[in-house]
Amino acid sequence: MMLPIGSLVFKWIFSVAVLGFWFLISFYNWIEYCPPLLRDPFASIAEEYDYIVVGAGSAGSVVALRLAEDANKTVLLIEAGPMGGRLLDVPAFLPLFQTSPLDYAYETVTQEYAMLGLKNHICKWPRGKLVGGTGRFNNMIYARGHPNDFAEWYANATDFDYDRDILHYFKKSENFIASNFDPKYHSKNGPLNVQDSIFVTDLSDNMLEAARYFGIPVRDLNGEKSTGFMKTHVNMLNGARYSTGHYLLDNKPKNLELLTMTQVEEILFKSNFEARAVRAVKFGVTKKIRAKEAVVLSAGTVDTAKLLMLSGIGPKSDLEKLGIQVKADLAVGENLHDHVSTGIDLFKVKSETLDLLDVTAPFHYLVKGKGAWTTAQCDALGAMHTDCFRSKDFDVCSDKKKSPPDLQIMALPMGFISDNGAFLRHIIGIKDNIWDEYTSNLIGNQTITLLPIVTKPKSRGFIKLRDGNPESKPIIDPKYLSDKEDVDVLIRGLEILREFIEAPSMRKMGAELYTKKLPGCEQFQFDSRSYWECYVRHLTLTIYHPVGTAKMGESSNPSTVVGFDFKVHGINKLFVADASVIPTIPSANTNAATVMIAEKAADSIKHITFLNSGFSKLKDIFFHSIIPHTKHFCTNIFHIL
Ligand SMILES: Cc1cc2nc3c(=O)[nH]c(=O)nc-3n(C[C@H](O)[C@H](O)[C@H](O)COP(=O)(O)OP(=O)(O)OC[C@H]3O[C@@H](n4cnc5c(N)ncnc54)[C@H](O)[C@@H]3O)c2cc1C
Repeated sequence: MMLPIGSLVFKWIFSVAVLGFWFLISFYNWIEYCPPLLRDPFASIAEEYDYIVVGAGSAGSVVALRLAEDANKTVLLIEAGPMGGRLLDVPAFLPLFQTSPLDYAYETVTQEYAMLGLKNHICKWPRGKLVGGTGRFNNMIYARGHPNDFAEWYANATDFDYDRDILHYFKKSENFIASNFDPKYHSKNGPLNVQDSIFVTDLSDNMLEAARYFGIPVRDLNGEKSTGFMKTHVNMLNGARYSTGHYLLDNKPKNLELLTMTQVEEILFKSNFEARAVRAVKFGVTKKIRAKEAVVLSAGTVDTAKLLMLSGIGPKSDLEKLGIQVKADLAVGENLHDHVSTGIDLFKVKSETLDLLDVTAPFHYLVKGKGAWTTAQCDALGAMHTDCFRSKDFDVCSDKKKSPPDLQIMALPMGFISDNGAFLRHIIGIKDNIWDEYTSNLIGNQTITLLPIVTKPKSRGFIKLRDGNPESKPIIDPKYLSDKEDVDVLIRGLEILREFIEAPSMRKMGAELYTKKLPGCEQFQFDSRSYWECYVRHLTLTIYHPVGTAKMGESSNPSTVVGFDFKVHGINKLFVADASVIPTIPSANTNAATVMIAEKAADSIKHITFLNSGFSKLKDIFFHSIIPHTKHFCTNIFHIL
């Protein structure tokens, strides 16, 4: 049942809902937001822990839990945001998070080659500031990527083994909720719940049918083969979001202390080469907390880079300009890259799409954990090598490829117009003239968004400190579409999608291309290559997957920051475990790979700490036993002589 579409009424209702939502989330966290009046906010915190993990996001929640598996070790997990309430877990409320107090609300600098249709050519970068991090307010899509994605990371390693080095950790991190699955690729008992989407529109079946029509297999892309199409896998439990942060809150052991609403401002060192402590601030009170075995940074692609640089680890010339004492001259903040896309609201359909304003949706959600509010907003997912589309045999063509697929496709049963311009257009920041002249003309129609995504972008940008103040937002320049090859993949993706809508199942939905020219591209002939290049450079979208600012690799490679053991080059006892270490982005959404990395890093950190403790014992034996005895022996000999 639809609410009246009169746009003013709609806007009013929507605005009241947004205000109500903000009020509720603030109210829910009232206690956490409230500074203690008499007590020191660090009253319950010890002076020293074995491990300190910074950031309780997708990766940090897992790293901390795994390190705390040894009951003899103490772990402190420090998170800048609050724990958050269950109201936040309604999947359909995702857009409301953005620009709320739980969002860092980062923005890129003005983009030269992309986002020309967005206000000031700036791209908004939401990042989660709460337990669960960005994994707590993402689209919940679970996609691992292709084995070749990871082989690329270890290109120079002679003994890389996908099953042992990567698949093992994907499985360890997963709790696959399905009655039937292939145990070679899936498993239960990990921290990240994975299941089939529980609410999809007709678009899902129609896209999968269209894929079959073009000879593209429909199968579990997180299984044996990673190219083809599937109904989306999502991170949910009983209809609600379920991130690694949820798992942490539900399973926190006693030896793991979670300190929320606390920002780490600096890592402190012993003799400039060994991480020894962190300086943390909560409600204006500062405390230095020591780590005996290791400090692990899991603050995400933006904040891990920022924290490293604030602590003197980063490009020497940049740090010196800001008066920061350099501890290690490393390429922190470089190699920034992200998945890009285009094509929002480009296809009209005649059949019903997602109706978030169906008045029965709250009832279905609250009573049964089902219905439109459980939507992940992505009904089907595909991945392919573009030149295998329409090949004689899709699998034979894909199997021959040495590289991962270059195109991902997401089918969304919605677009900018889904809320009649009340909210979605603002969180993307579309220019008013584009909205007025182009997009708003679609109101009253049903649209779908078929996103072509550049899985292996070539464009590279950077993150730099604005100044030495921990409160300042960093300078973010992803340089979207600065490499022409990324534009070519987007245009090829749009061509493929236009063929897709010709499939009988898509025709049945009445799918057709929206042919109005985009403002800014009027000078080009519609449907010419130059028109589409102009279109993708104007309506460029991020898929919100920035990675790479603390690149993992051999220390001999000057573009890397951490080794394959996740230790920062040249600094003892300092590790990074989050999306920032990803050297080249996988051809899939980044959360699954980030959690896999967390599992791998936790194993590595435990191992290194164990060896260090063995070394310390050897040192003890040497200094406390062998040396005194040798001294004694020498003294005796001396006396005899
Ligand atoms: C809108 C959106 C939709 C997305 N959809 C998907 C999707 O559907 N599927 C998918 O796979 N990926 C998706 N992603 C991307 C995915 O969620 C991220 O790649 C992943 O969460 C990154 O995890 P992380 O651990 O590196 O960082 P985060 O999860 O961001 O964790 C960092 C944590 O560190 C904390 N922190 C930062 N600085 C400090 C500090 N100085 N002191 C203390 N704490 C600090 C933060 O508050 C945060 O909790 C989406 C992202 C966005 C923004």
